[in-house]
Amino acid sequence: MVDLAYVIAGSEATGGAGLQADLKTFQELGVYGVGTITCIVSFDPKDGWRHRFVPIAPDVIADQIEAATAAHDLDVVKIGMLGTPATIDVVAESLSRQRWRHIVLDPVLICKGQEPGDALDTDTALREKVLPLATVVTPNLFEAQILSGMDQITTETDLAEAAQRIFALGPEYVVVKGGIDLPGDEAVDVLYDGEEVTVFRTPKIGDERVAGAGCTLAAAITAELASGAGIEDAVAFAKEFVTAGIADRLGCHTPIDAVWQGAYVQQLQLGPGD
Ligand SMILES: Nc1ncnc2c1ncn2[C@@H]1O[C@H](COP(=O)(O)OP(=O)(O)O)[C@@H](O)[C@H]1O
Ligand SMILES: Cc1ncc(COP(=O)(O)O)c(C=O)c1O
Repeated sequence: MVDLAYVIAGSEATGGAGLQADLKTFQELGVYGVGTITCIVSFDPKDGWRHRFVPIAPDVIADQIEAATAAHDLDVVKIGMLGTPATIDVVAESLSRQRWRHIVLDPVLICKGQEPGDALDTDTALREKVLPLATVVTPNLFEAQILSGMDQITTETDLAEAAQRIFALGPEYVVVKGGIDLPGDEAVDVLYDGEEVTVFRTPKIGDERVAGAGCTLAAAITAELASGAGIEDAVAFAKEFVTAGIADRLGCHTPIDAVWQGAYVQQLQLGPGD
């Protein structure tokens, strides 16, 4: 019997990030993916690839969640971009209707192109209504600064401190991603479980961000948890999976390349040296 994983996230029209990246990751990792769309992001090629953001009506989101959870016994869910306080309300309410084995929250706080006021409202609602429900939350450096209230995060010690501060907001585990923005030659992430800090590191590949890296990492954690892995193993594996996809990224006409979720399994099939 195949394991199932559920994702509630935004659609990203170029295919690089969002629900598209999540479902590709689930498929690569052998879990059956089910997805609910919260918003549609279509970058505008006529205007410097600016974000265009359209939220889905809350009742349509509720309908999708109703259909997905009635059709399947889902118990592991990834939450990606929600985008507005109204969306956060409906998702938090729908999540509270059943027990979840794991809720993986990628706290995509705002979409560029939204008003700063929207960002603040979204931040507050996410922090109050979804963060305390999460098994694991995976902020990048910017999101970790906002959630932890720290002015800057520039060292591994800062990453660990941010993880500890965010842990105090209610999730069971926190993964803070240093990614490309943390100074140094390595892409460093830390996991905090309330007692210990575990550090995951790889050499940085290139010096630009790659679309879908955060989505793919959180989706791979979700797929591994759905298959029965523990958190530390799931994070360690997800880091390997996303690193392979970053190394073998897809060049696009967009300003940044996109993660290739098929890279990890392709390399396994080809074997070393092929
Ligand atoms: N250029 C890179 N080389 C290697 N790993 C990277 C690179 N950029 C990001 N990562 C890793 O990819 C994952 C996603 O991180 P990040 O890109 O910071 O997230 P987000 O997409 O949410 O901003 C993390 O494990 C991070 O360390
Ligand atoms: C719908 C959606 N979700 C999530 C993200 C975050 O993507 P990433 O994994 O590149 O951080 C984006 C970024 O454009 C997006 O448009």
